[in-house]
Amino acid sequence: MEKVVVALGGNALQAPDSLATAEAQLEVIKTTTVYLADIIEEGYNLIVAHGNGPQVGRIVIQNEVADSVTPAMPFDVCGAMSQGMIGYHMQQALGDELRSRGINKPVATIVTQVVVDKDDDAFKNPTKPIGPFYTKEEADKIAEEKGYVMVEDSGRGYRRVVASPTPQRIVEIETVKTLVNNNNIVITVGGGGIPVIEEDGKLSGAAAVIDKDLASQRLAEDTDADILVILTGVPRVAINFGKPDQKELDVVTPEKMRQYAAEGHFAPGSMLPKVIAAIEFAESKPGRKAVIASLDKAKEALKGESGTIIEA
Ligand SMILES: Nc1ncnc2c1ncn2[C@@H]1O[C@H](COP(=O)(O)OP(=O)(O)O)[C@@H](O)[C@H]1O
Ligand SMILES: NC(=O)OP(=O)(O)O
Repeated sequence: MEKVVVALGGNALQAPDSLATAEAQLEVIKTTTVYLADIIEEGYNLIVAHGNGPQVGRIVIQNEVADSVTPAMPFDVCGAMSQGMIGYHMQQALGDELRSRGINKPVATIVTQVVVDKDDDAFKNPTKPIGPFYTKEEADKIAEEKGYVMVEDSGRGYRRVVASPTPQRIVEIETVKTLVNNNNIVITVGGGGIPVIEEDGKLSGAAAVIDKDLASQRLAEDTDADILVILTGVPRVAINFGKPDQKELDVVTPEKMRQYAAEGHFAPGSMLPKVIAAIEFAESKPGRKAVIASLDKAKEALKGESGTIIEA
């Protein structure tokens, strides 16, 4: 049975800003889990990873606003809350979907810590957008009042950005492997994992958000997966993206993809980490491949009928 790590992006998890209710998010996740159930029904051994940018940003705001009533939780704890919240909805929705298809597989979320380097340069240069979108005026006001770094995010508005250090080690990896090898569907490295710093054999939480695509690559390598599938909002990766001569890519070698990346075809905050994760996974061992595809074409992407395939 081929082992597949699926990394879910924002459109698989969240409703628009105007509909950031629990009910609306559960509806989006219910749709997502239909696609995941299709993959399981095809006979793949599935491991699920996901992002958390919008969700962790909102949890931080909720804690800030309530601080006068009850103490705000620190950033790393908010990351853990986001894993629990998304994992809960996915467990419920995917569990229901599998049962309705007569598939007997337990679904479990692992609260996952991921070790990062305390000296990672990313701590000095925040890049990961979190939380809701703001107008320029709102963003300037927040930056002034709270000292947050606010940046324009892909033409969609302004967002807070936080540090995004490189994932080094998944702390709970042995638990993940044991569950995966015993017929469980595991949801792990949610939001890229809760970033923790290791000193003198002890772990402590860091105020950051790890990129879920890079954490998924680590997860796919550590679990000896055959395929890393990165699901996002576009059917294929393109060169000259958004230009009149845009060209979608179907099958590309890691070397060619590196060349395109060096030529600047992939936006740093969005497509570039996916492409890097895909290249590094495809190069990590002969026979491994990565696919970047849209959520609604997940099953077709695994059959090589959709998405951009990166393989040596
Ligand atoms: N070269 C490219 N090819 C395809 N999409 C690109 C490219 N560069 C930037 N993008 C944008 O990146 C988006 C995916 O990044 P993002 O929305 O951050 O991912 P996620 O689904 O993980 O939240 C696509 O929907 C597309 O708008
Ligand atoms: N942690 C993370 O990569 O989240 P997003 O995919 O929501 O940006």
